[in-house]
Amino acid sequence: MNADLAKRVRFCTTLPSLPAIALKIIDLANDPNTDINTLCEHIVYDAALSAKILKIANSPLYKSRRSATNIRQAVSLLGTHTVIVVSLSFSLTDSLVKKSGNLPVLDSHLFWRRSIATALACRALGEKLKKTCLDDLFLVGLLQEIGILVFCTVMPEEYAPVFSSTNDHDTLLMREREMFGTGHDELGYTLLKQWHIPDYIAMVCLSSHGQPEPKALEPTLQACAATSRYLADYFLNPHAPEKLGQLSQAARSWLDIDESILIDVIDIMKEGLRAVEDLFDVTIHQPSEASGILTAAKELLTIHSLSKVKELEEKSYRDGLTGAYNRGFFDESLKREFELSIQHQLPLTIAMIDLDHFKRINDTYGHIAGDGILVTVTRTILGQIRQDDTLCRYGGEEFALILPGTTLAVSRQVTHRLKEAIAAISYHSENNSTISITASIGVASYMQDINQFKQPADLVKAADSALYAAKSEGRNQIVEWQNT
Ligand SMILES: Nc1nc2c(ncn2[C@@H]2O[C@H](COP(=O)(O)OP(=O)(O)OP(=O)(O)O)[C@@H](O)[C@H]2O)c(=O)[nH]1
Repeated sequence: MNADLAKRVRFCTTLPSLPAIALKIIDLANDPNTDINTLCEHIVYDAALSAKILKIANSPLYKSRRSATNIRQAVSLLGTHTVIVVSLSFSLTDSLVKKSGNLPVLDSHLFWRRSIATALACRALGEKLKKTCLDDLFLVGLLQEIGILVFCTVMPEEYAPVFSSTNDHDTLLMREREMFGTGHDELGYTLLKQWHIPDYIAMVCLSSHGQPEPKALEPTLQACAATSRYLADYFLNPHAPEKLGQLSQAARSWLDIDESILIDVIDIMKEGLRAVEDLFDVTIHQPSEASGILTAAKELLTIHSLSKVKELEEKSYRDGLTGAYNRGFFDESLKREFELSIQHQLPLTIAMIDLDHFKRINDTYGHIAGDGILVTVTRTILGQIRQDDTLCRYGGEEFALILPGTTLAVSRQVTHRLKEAIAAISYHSENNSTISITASIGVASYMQDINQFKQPADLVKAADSALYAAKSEGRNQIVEWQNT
C-alpha cells in the first residue's frame, strides 16, 4: 500500500478508537484458550453489551427452543465463538457510529445502514449455502467497507470529489486506486490490523474486493463477502434493475448460484431484517417497504432471466468470430423471407459474397490477420446495408446477404457499394503490413412475375452458380444469375 497513506492512517488522531470492552473482546478473540467463564466475566461488566447478548440469544436469528435469562445461559446457548464475534460486531458498530458522527463527506447513518445490510446479506448467503460460520460472515459483511470511513476521516478534502463522483462500488474502488494508488479495501485492512482484529476476518475483508477465484468445492467466506455487497445494494434499492444485474453477475461469478437461490436468500434477509434492525438500532427499511422487497425481486428476476434466455438464443444464432448471423440463422431467415415473398408478392434478393484469394492472405500474413480481415469485412458490410437486411457468415470466407423486398435492379446499387467498400479496406496487421482484399459476388433474385424458384435452396443454388461465374471471370466482380 501507498506508504504515505499507511502512515497517515497510523497517526490519524480523528479515526475512531476502540472502547475498552472492544479491545478486551479482540484480545479474547485472539486467544485460543478463552473459555466461557472469562468471557462471561467481561461481558457482565458492560451493561449495554450484556443486554445485547441476552437479546440476541433470544432473537429469531438463533432459532433456539430454549430461552436465556442470564449471560451464562446466553453464552452457553450461543457458544463462545459466536458470543465473541457478535460482541465484536456490537462494540465496533456502537463506538464507530457514535464517534464518527457526521463526516463532511459521508452520511455516517447511511454508511452504517449499508454496512449492516451487507452484514445481514452476508449472513443470509451463508445460511442458504449451509455455512456454519454465520457470525463470522456477519462481521465480515459489517467491516469490509470500513476503508471508506478511513478515507473520509484521513483525507476528507481529497476524497470528497472521488466519493461523490459515483454511487457504484466497483467504480469507486477503481477511482480510488487511480487517484491515491490504493483502494478502501487496503486502507480498511490496515485499520483492522491496527485494531488487531483476528487475521482471518481482516484477510477476508481485503480479498473479497479482488477477482473471483476458480470455484471452490465449498463456497468460501471471501465469495460470500464479495456477493453480499451487491446483495445489500440491491436489497436497499429493490426497484433498480441495474443493481439486480450486478448482483446476478456477481452471484454467478463468485458463487455459481442462480436467480432462484437469490430469491431464497432475499427471503432469509427479509425474515432476519426486524431482528437485526432491533439489535443494531437502525432502520434499513420501513415495514411497509420490507414486505414489497420479495415481490419486487421476483418480478425483476423473472424479467432478468427472460432477457438472459433471449441473450443466449441470440448468441446461438451468431458466428463467434465475426458476430454476423451464422449458417443456421441464414437457413431459417431465408425460409421465412421466401414464404413472406410468395405470400405478399414481394421481390427477394440474395447475394453470396466470397473473399478472393483468402488462402493466400492466410498463408502470407497468418491466420490472425485472416481473422482480423473477416471481422473488418463484416463491419464494412454491416455499415452498408439496411436494418432489414440480414448478413450471415455462410462458411469460411463466404458471406450470404438476404435483401428482403429488394428487386435485382435495386440490389445492384447495394452490391456495387459493397464491392467498392471491401476493395477500399486497408487492414493493418500486427506486424505492420497493410493488407487489401477484394470480393466476388453472386446475386439471385426471386420475383413473383418470373416464378422461377420453387424453394429457398433453389435461390441459394442460383446465387452460388453466379458466384462461381464471378470467380472464373477474374474475381472482384458481381455476376447476376440469368435464367437461360
Ligand atoms: N483466418 C481464417 N481463415 C479462414 C477461416 N475460415 C476459412 N478460412 C480460410 O479461407 C481459405 C479459403 O480458401 P479457398 O477456398 O481456396 O479460397 P480462396 O483462397 O479465397 O480463393 P478464391 O475463393 O478462389 O478466390 C482457406 O485457406 C481457409 O483456411 C477463418 O475463420 N479464419
